[in-house]
Amino acid sequence: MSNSFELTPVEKDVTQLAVCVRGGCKVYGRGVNAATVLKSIDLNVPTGAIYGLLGASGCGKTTLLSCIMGLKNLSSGDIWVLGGPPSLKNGNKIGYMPQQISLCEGFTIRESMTYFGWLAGLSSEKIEERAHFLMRLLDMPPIDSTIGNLSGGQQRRVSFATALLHEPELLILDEPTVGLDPILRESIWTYLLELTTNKSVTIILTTHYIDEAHRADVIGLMRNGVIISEEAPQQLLTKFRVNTLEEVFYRIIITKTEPSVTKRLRFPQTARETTTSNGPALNKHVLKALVWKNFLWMWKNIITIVSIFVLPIASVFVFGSCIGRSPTGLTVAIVNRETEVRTCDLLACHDKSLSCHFLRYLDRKALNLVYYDSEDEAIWAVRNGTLYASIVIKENYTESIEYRLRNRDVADFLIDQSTIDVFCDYTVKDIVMYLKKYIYTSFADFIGDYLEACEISRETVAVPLRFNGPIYGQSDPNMTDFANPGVILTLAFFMAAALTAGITLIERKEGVLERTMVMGVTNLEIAMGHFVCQFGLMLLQSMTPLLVLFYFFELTLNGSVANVITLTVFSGFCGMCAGLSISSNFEEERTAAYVLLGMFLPFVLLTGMLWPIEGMHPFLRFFTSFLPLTIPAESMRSVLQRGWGLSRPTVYNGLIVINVWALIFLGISYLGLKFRR
Ligand SMILES: Nc1ncnc2c1ncn2[C@@H]1O[C@H](COP(=O)(O)OP(=O)(O)OP(=O)(O)O)[C@@H](O)[C@H]1O
Repeated sequence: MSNSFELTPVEKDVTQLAVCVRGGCKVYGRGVNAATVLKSIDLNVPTGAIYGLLGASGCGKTTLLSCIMGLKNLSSGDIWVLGGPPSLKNGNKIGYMPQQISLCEGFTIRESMTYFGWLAGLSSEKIEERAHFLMRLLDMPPIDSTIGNLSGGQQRRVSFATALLHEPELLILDEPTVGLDPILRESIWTYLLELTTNKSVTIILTTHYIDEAHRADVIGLMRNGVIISEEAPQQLLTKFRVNTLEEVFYRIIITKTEPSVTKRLRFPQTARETTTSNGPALNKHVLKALVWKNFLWMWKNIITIVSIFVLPIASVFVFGSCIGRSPTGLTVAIVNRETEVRTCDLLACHDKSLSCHFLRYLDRKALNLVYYDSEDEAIWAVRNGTLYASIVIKENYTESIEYRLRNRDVADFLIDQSTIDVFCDYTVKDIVMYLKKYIYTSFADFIGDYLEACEISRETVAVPLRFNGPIYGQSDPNMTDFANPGVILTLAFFMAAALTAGITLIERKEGVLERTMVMGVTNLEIAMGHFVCQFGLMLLQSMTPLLVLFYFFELTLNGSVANVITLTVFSGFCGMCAGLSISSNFEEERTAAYVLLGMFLPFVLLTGMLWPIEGMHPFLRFFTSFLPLTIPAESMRSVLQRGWGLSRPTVYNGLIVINVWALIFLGISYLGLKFRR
């Protein structure tokens, strides 16, 4: 045991300490929820020393370590780490072992080591060499074992080895020996002492095993967010006139005996400014490690990834099969008082049973005709909910319609006799609309054919209005073509958002994100790593619904495929940014899922996917045009149906809106990440 370290007097140059904190305060939350966890902390960690941070559970040790590593910012006060302000750019110099395992559980030890080794800039050979050395030292299981299958103690050893892998200058170990057997604890302590003695590594560790704290060079005793004493173990024993550190701990932490408090010192501002690190914004070996790790993670979670991939295809199949098709097999009651004849062949002029022919036209495909003897029975069947409509034809139908067609002056009685009565259940609007249209067009066809059989132009009885061929779209527009642009963009957006939010939240929850950041990886690099991997996946995710719609549901496409793909891909990209902003601002996967679900329905309703925005309340109409997918959906409709290109404002406005939203989401992510620290 080496207790040769004299605590550096606080007045001494702070740059001679490996870590130094002055007046460090950390407040979590705001307003009434604010909780001050660190209260004007002063900490001095001499270079090459083992600093044992002791304190009751919840006194703020982990928070202090996070601030030292730059994972969290102090609310006020100063920190000095390895000659500069705490910066995640110190990553290569710091090795961190968190309390949790914080490794990808699906990875093998070798894969995990490769990832963290590459992050630190080590070559694959060096990683292999270090991994084997540490495996022997820590008596670890075989290198190709999956981390998730190891015992708790084995996992902690892997976690410890990961922190040591790149031979850092400063080791920060949060309860490194928890759950390890005494022999292993002993070998770890021997190695830590060797590191400080031979390699001048500085070690800060927290522990609840007071018996092992006596091997530290300095013990910092922490109570309620304050370091109340910093002494070498022997000095503590002398000062308190006790024989064991347990007694010291008991007196200071439990009975709250006040020791002398260290003086405060402010850092010279200039020193802080001059040491700010200026590494490249995107580091090649870091990006390689991140992209490799993300692809490996996806491969290991292939079922999740496939389900995310299959989901949009399934959604499009369900949508295409359920929405927009004409109803078939509608049952309608028929009361034909004119004739009981139910089969009639060719329609001829002066036919004696025109009602039979009309019913033949009705019977073509959509309607299932059920004959009733009385009008009351037929209407009762509609009232009963058994049928959608009943059609009643009067006794003298043929005679009266003939007369009505050929004469101008027609008595009311004949008008009534020649009019077919329809009684409908109006509950289901679309069915009624469809029935009305179907009965109307069947009648128009029937009467037109009849007139032509009598060599009279069918136009004579038509409403004198001519709807010419469509300028855009189809003469018989359908709901599918109307809704598809919104469906394509919404699917691309939400699937990408769910994928990005899901993967990044899992990464954070496993603790891998925090550990990655301690290795000096920037938010930008992390975002780029995800972007590269998920962009490919997002492309597939967005393209497959398009292919399904084109090949199985004959999606109308009058414009350029490239423009359709561009709009879809940008919508997916915007979704990725939205996913990132959700995962940056919410901790829990559950909350992220609620947020996404909460966004989904308003998006579907407000983008004009199901109902034209022209039919919305004027305020909503104004508001909805600012949403990410409303204008892009209109752009997509214009490309698909009008065949417009990117030179049209309606089309390029969609691209502008979607990209502005992507930037907004990125801004929200940035603020979320900044605020979290
Ligand atoms: N993100 C956070 N938001 C709000 N409060 C937090 C947050 N993180 C920690 N705290 C609170 O800060 C206090 C100190 O937590 P910290 O994890 O630093 O304690 P600790 O001394 O490391 O405890 P232990 O020895 O049990 O690990 C606790 O009361 C904890 O609930």
